[in-house]
Amino acid sequence: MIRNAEKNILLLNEARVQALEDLDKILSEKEALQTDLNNLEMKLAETDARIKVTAREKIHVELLENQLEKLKNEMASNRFLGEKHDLHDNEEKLNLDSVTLGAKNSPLAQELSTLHKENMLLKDDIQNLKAKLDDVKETEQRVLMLEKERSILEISLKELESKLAIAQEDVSKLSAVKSDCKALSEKVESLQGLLDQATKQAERAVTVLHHNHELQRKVDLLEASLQQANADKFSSEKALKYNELLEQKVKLLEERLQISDEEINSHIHMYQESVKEFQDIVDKLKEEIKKKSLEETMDDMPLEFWSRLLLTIDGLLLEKKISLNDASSLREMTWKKDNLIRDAYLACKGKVDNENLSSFLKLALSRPSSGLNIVHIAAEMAPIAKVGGLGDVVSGLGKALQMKGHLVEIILPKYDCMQYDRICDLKVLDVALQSYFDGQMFKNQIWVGTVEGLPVYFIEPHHPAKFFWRGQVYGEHDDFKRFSYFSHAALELLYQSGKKPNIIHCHDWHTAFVAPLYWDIYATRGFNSARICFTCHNFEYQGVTSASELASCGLDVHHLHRPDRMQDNSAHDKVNPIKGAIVYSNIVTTVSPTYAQEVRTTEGGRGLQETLNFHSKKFVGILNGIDTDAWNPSTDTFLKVQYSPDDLLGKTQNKKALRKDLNLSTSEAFRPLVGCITRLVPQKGVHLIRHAIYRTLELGGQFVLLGSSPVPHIQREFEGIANHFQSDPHVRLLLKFDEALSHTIYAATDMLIIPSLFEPCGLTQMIAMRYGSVPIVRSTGGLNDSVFDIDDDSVPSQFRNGFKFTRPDEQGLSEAMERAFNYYFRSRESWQQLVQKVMRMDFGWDASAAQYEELYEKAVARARASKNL
Ligand SMILES: Nc1ncnc2c1ncn2[C@@H]1O[C@H](COP(=O)(O)OP(=O)(O)O)[C@@H](O)[C@H]1O
Repeated sequence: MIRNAEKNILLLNEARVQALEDLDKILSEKEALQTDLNNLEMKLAETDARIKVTAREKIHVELLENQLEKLKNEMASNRFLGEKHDLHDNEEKLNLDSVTLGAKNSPLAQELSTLHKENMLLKDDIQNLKAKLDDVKETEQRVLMLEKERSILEISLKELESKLAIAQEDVSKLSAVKSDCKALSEKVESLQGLLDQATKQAERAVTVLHHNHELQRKVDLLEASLQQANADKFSSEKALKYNELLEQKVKLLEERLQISDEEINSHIHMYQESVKEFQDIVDKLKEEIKKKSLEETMDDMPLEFWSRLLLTIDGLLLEKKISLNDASSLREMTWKKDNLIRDAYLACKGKVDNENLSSFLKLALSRPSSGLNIVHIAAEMAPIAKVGGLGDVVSGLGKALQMKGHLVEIILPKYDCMQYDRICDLKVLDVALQSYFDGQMFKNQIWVGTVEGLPVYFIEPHHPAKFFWRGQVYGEHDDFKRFSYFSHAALELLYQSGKKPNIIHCHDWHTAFVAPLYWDIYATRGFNSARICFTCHNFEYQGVTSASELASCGLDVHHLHRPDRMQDNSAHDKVNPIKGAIVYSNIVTTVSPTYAQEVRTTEGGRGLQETLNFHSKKFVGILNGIDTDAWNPSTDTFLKVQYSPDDLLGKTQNKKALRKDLNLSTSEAFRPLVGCITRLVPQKGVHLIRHAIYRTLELGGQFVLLGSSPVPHIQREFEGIANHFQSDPHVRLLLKFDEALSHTIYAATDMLIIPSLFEPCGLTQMIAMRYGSVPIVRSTGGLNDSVFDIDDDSVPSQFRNGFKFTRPDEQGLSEAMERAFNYYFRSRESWQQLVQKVMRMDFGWDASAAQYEELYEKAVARARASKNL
C-alpha cells in the first residue's frame, strides 16, 4: 500500500512536472506569438498611416479632377460664346485658350496618370494589409485558443496538486501506519530474541539429556559389572577392592545424574516460562492488532464520505427509487458508520445507480442507535453563506455534534450568492418538491451537497419572485415572505422525505416560523417525532410585520395573532416571529449566559422580556464556541507565516507583512497594532470605535479597521475617516467584508478592540485570542463571559485574558486602552506570556455542544416519557 502510494506520488509528480513543462512551452509560444502580434500591430499602425496619406492624396486627385472638369466646362462655354462674337476675336481667344489649356493639360494629365498609378499601388497595398490583418486575427484566435488550453492545463495542474495533497495526506497516514508496523516488528524482533534464547536453552537441555542418557548407560554397564563382580566377590580380594571402587564411582555418577536432572528441570522450567511469556506477548499483540483494526474500520473513512452516502440514500428515497423502510435502515447504518454499508458503497465504486442498486439494498439492516438525528434549518452557514456569527454557529455546532456521534443535517435556501466552490458534490435531485405559499402550490428544486463534512439540503423555490436570486442573503424588502416561504418548504422537505428527526433546530427570526408551523400544521399530520429548539442570536432583529403577512406561509392569523402567541408586545397590529418561536419551541436558547440575563430586563429585552420571563424554564444561555479548525494560526493558509504559542516569530512576521501591505509605517517593529473587525452598526459602539482610532494614535499605536455598514450614514461617516487617514502612516480603514483579510488582521494585531453597547456572544474576541491578539472589550453579553480582566483579582489568574470596561463611553474605553498599552510597553516578556496564555485557551465547540446535547436529550426523553404515559 505504501509502495503503491509512493508510486502514485511519483506518477503525480511526473505528471506535474510534465504539466509544468507543457505550461512553460505554451508560455514561450505565447510570448513568441505576442512578439509576432506586436510586430503585426506595428505594421498595422504603419499601414493605417499610409492609408491616411493615400486618402489625403485621393482627395488631392479629386480636387485636380474637379479643376479639370471646370476647365473643360469653360472650354465648352467658350465654344458657345464664339457663335455670338466676332469670329476673329473668337479664334484668337480660342487659340489663346487652347494654348493655355494645352499648356495646363499635358502636365495635369501626367500628374493624373501617376496619381492613378499610385492609387492602384495603394489599393494593392490595402489589399495586402487586409490579408495581413486577417492573419493577425487568425493569430489572435490562436492565442486565445492557447490561452484557453493554458487555463485548462492550469486547472488540471490544480487538480493534480490537490490529488498530490491527498496522496501526501495518505502518505502521512501510511507513515503513521509504517511507524506502528515498525514498533510491532521491533516487538516481534525482541520476541524472536527471546525465542532464540529459549531455543538455545532447550537445545542445551537436550544435550544435557543426551549426556545423562550416556551416563545412565554407563551406570547400567557398571551395575552389570557390579553384579558380575559380586558374583566373583569371594573369588578374589582384588575383585573386592575393585567392587568398592566401582560402588564409589556409581555413587558419584548417581550424584552427578541428580545434579544434571535438576539442571535439566530448571532449563525445562525456564524454557516453559519463556514460551509462556512469548505466548502472552503474542496474545497481547493479537489483541492490539484486533483493537487497531476495529478502530481503523471506525475511523478509516472521512466524515465527508458518510455525509455523501447519506445524501445518496436520501436522494434515492426522494426520487422514489427505494422504499421508506429501506431508506431508514440504510440511513441508520450510515449514521452508525457501519462497515457493511461502507464496503457495499465502495464495491459499487462510490455510485449507487440503477444497476447496482439491488445489491446495495441487500445490506439493509436495522439496529438501534444511540445518537440523535438533529436537523438545523437556518438562513446562514459558514463558509458558504455567512453574514455574521449565525453562520459560524450552524457549521461549528453542527460539526461538534456530528463528532459526538449524532446525525446532523442542515437545510438552507439555495442562494445565488453562495460560495459554491466550498460545496462538495453539489447535485440536483430528480424530484420536484411542492410547497404551499399564498394559496398556491409551488415547485422547489432540491439540491444536496456536503459543506465542511456536513450533509446539506438546498431549497431552490420556483417562485416568480425569485426569492433567493437577489445577490445577497438579507436586506430585501420582502425578507418576511422569502424566509416564511423557506421555513415552510424546509418542513415540507422533511415531511415528504419521511424522516423522523429527534430535534429540529431553527435560528433567528428568519426560520422562527418553523416552530408554529411544526406544531400547528405538521404535528397534526402525524409528523411529530421531533422536538423544536430555537436559538436567538440577537434579539435586536425580530422580523415584526403586519399580522396579515403571516397567512402566506399557511399559518392561521386569527389563531396566532394573540397576546399569548405571536402578537407583538408593542405594536399590537403586528406579529413577531421571535415571540412565536419562544412560545412554540420546546427549548429556547440564546448565545451566552450574560446575554440571557440581559434580555430578561426592560433595558435589554427589546420588548420580549415579559415573554422570556414567562417561558424562563425553557430559556437558557449557552456561550458559542469557534471552529478551531477554521481558525487555527498553525494551519491557516491565509497567513503569510503560520505560527503557534510555542513559536511566536510567525506572528511578528505577519505583523510586518500586514503593515507593509497596508502601507503603514514599519519603522518601529514594537509599536502596538490595534485591530477592529466588525459590522459597523450601532450595536458595535461605532462612536467608541471612532474614539479608539484617535486614542490609539495618542498612545503611540497603529490602528486597522476592517468593517462595512448596512447603515448609509455610518458608512459615509467612516468613508470620511478613511479618506482623512488615507495616507497616514499609522491608521488604515478598510470598509468592506473580506474573509481572507480578517484572518491576516487577527494574526498581525497585538490587540483587538470590541466596544459593543450590547453583544449577544461575539466571536471576534475568541478568534482574536486564538491568534494571540489580546481583546479590549466592553463587559456585556458574551464578551463578559469570555474575557476576564487582567487586573480583576476576583478571577483566578489563569482565566484572566484581556482588558474590560463597563461604562459605554469614551472615558471607560480610554481607561481600558491605557491599561492595555501600559501592560504592552512595561515588559515584552510579560506581554509575550499573555499572548501565549490567551492562544492556549480553549474556545472550541466541545463544551458548548455538550450543553446543547444535554438539552436535546432531556427534551427527547420528556417526549418519550409523555408518549408512554
Ligand atoms: N468586514 C468583515 N470582513 C470579514 N469578516 C468579518 C467582517 N466583519 C465581521 N466579520 C466576521 O464575522 C463574524 C462576526 O461575528 P460576531 O462577533 O458574532 O458578530 P455579529 O454576528 O454580530 O456580526 C466573525 O467571524 C468576524 O471575523
